[in-house]
Amino acid sequence: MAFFDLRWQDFLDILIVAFLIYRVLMLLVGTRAMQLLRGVLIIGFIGAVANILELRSLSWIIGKMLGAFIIVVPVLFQPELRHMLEELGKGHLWKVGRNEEDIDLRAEQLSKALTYCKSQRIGALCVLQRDTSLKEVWRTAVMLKADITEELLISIFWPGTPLHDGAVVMDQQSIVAAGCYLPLTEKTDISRWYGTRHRAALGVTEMSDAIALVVSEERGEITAAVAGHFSKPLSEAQLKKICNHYFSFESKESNFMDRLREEIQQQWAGGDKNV
Ligand SMILES: Nc1ncnc2c1ncn2[C@@H]1O[C@H](COP(=O)(O)OP(=O)(O)OP(=O)(O)O)[C@@H](O)[C@H]1O
Repeated sequence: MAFFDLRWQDFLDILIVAFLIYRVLMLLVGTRAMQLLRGVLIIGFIGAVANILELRSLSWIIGKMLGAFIIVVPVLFQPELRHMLEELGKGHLWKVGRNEEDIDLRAEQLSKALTYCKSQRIGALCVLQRDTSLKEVWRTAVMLKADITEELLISIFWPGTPLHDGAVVMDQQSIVAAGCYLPLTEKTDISRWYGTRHRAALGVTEMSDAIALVVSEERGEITAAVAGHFSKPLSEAQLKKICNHYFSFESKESNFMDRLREEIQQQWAGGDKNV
């Protein structure tokens, strides 16, 4: 078919299909199904090469294998498919913006965890990564890439556990790493009451645009550090507001293409290893 034979309906068709692929990929990013996609792409690539080289038996086997995926995929990925259908039912597949429920949930989990640490006088330091990558900080720490939950954060900071020393670094989607060693501030004009936890919080916000939330074990208060400066002790409502603001902030890191690229790099690097 020549290019000029294309009807306006064909353009509409292509646009709709591209949009559907984009939304489905968006739902898949960060799930187990991405590993399957990697497998299918590798098999498809081998199949294409076999076709070009006219390796008939190999292309026949690969053709059959890809056909079998139609039956295998719904069985293996029943939970993911159910989630996708639920999202479709809630209308999230059509929304171009991010999921507000997720943003609220993460903000609530983080603020609840820090409030609990405060009430129990458990020292904690959470660094909320923004556009400046903190790879240098977390690459030598313990990688987690875990969902942001109150229980996990409390367990990390619980005194005596292997990860309680050091900082937690998170991004808008997950707890990236724990037990991170941060650079200390060089400032000399800060209160002598501030020990190394607070100095580390100032240090990381001087070298990046991150936000650091500190729970003081001695004073039982929560403060936020931004650009090398501390806030006054935060109330629960103020803490929630900061968390909400952070998770709803449209940073470069939350950009879908960046997330997809990161996911693909991770998949090709062999899973959850340090990059
Ligand atoms: N460079 C660092 N990076 C990350 N965390 C650090 C660093 N240095 C110290 N910490 C954390 O701070 C803890 C020590 O806190 P310290 O009592 O010295 O600080 P502080 O500012 O007085 O805090 P608090 O008010 O909670 O006592 C360490 O156990 C460790 O968890």
